[in-house]
Amino acid sequence: MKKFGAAIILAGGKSSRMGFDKQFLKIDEKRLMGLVINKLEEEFDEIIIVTNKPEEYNEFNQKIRTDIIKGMGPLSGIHSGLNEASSEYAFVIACDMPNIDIDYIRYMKKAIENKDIDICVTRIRDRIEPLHGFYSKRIIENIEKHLLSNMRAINSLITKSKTHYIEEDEVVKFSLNKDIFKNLNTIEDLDEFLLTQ
Ligand SMILES: Nc1nc2c(ncn2[C@@H]2O[C@H](COP(=O)(O)OP(=O)(O)OP(=O)(O)O)[C@@H](O)[C@H]2O)c(=O)[nH]1
Ligand SMILES: [Mg+2]
Repeated sequence: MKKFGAAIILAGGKSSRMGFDKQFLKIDEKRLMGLVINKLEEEFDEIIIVTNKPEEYNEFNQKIRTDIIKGMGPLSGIHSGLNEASSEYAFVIACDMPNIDIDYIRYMKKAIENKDIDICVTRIRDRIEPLHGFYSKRIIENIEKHLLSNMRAINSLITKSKTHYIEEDEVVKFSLNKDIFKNLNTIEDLDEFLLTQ
């Protein structure tokens, strides 16, 4: 099996803070999801979108999937996406992150290519960024156990797994004037983002 190649976009959330479904978010008339896909296609040959509205993706060439274990948040999406992935690791990202930096994703890949780890995420001081990282197919069963015992927190899975952390001093070398991990949760986030464009 290839080590890398798959990327998973999580798009099955409730968008309760935004008030409209974030998977249809538009920036300058363009669908953010489209921009995310185009960016990821520079680096990955398999894009898996895990959505709660598969019928809205008829015109897409990517793999469209739904959660297998439903109602448990982003970890459900990671679970479903990993099941589908045809490489050992899949890169996981949320559908509301406009500042993708392919060079940083490549850096993360390099950091783990010769390691035997389950997960690779960034840690900035005490904050972990779980929705921008690499996850191995070998943790599918662990995720299943987690979800079936009603645990939805990704961070607890991360602390229990063999995780490689990229630390702040490494990530600051990338995207100096953009927050790679910015995600748009509210209308205020969106307005603020548009102002900085
Ligand atoms: N597949 C899948 N993705 C999810 C699920 N819950 C959240 N996500 C995705 O995970 C990412 C981060 O989630 P949030 O920013 O909390 O999004 P959200 O849950 O839609 O929004 P809020 O209701 O405001 O918390 C987004 O890309 C969501 O679409 C889920 O149950 N299944
Ligand atoms: Mg969010």
